Amino acid sequence: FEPITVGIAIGAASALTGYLSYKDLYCRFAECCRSERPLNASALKQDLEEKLFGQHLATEVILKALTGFKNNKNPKKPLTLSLHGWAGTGKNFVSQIVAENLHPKGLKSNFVHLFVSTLHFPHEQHIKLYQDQLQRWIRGNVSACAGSVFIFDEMDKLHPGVIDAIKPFLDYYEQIDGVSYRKAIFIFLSNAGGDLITKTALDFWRAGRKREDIQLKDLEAVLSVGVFNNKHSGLWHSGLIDRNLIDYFIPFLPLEYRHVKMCVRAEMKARGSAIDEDIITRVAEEMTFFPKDEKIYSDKGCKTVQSRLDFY
Ligand SMILES: Nc1ncnc2c1ncn2[C@@H]1O[C@H](COP(=O)(O)OP(=O)(O)OP(=O)(O)O)[C@@H](O)[C@H]1O
Repeated sequence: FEPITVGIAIGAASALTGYLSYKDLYCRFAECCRSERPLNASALKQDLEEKLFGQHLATEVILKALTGFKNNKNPKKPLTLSLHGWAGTGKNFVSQIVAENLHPKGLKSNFVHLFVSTLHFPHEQHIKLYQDQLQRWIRGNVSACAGSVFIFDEMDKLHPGVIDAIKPFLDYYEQIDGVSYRKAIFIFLSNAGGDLITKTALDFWRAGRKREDIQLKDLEAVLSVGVFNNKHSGLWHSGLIDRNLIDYFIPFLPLEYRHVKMCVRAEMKARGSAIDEDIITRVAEEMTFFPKDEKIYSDKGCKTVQSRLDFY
């Protein structure tokens, strides 16, 4: 070997390792966008199976959708998930789990953005302004981190039309003005369709069939049509549904008495309290259940469980 070539090679190698370790070091202290980092599917599976109660469909679909999307080096469009169900059934909770599995800081990450309709887009007369702001915000953030996650809560309270402003970003374009949106993830949360989901769950219950036998096909089509035709869904006559830009409609089933008890137990565990079955039963019995005759489903899901537990 020629001494000069060896010198150059060593110099280049040390510069490279120096750079890599500098980057690693930097990322230890500051949050780095690592869109290419593979998803730890078994960690996500474990999180969903251990923490999310009574939602076999959501668990299965979210796991499949995210693993497929993250394993694909060249997705043709961003991933869009639309989560539907009654209050307190776990939609925000799941979004938090998903966010944490994609970016370790979860909802606190600079790459995870939560919009709440009533907070961020409250006035009907400013729709045009919201559309502009939303487009600018998404463009800026996806340019900074391709794997950005955007969560839209309370979609059912969003004025129809606002969300259509992001339609171009969700479509199959390779790039728009030099930015590719294909690695981003959009999650919409909504109560719209909750009544349809409950009806299906109730039909199964009344027919003596198991909750776990409800399949996605029993609900997905009903849900997308129902949401499209519901003036108060945030997706009323939306181009997102029209153009098939929503990849998955994910139903959240209403929670039963046994699930509420599981939530109380989990909350006690999280607080480091001793598990007291008597208190668990008392908290669960304080919740109200519907329909009037059968009293099967909690009308607030697991919401308010935490505050009720404070009484004991
Ligand atoms: N299926 C569930 N499994 C475990 N915990 C749950 C579940 N559903 C709700 N919880 C608990 O109840 C809390 C409130 O639920 P969450 O905010 O996810 O409801 P939501 O479906 O988003 O309701 P809303 O439509 O009113 O926003 C969660 O933080 C979680 O602790």
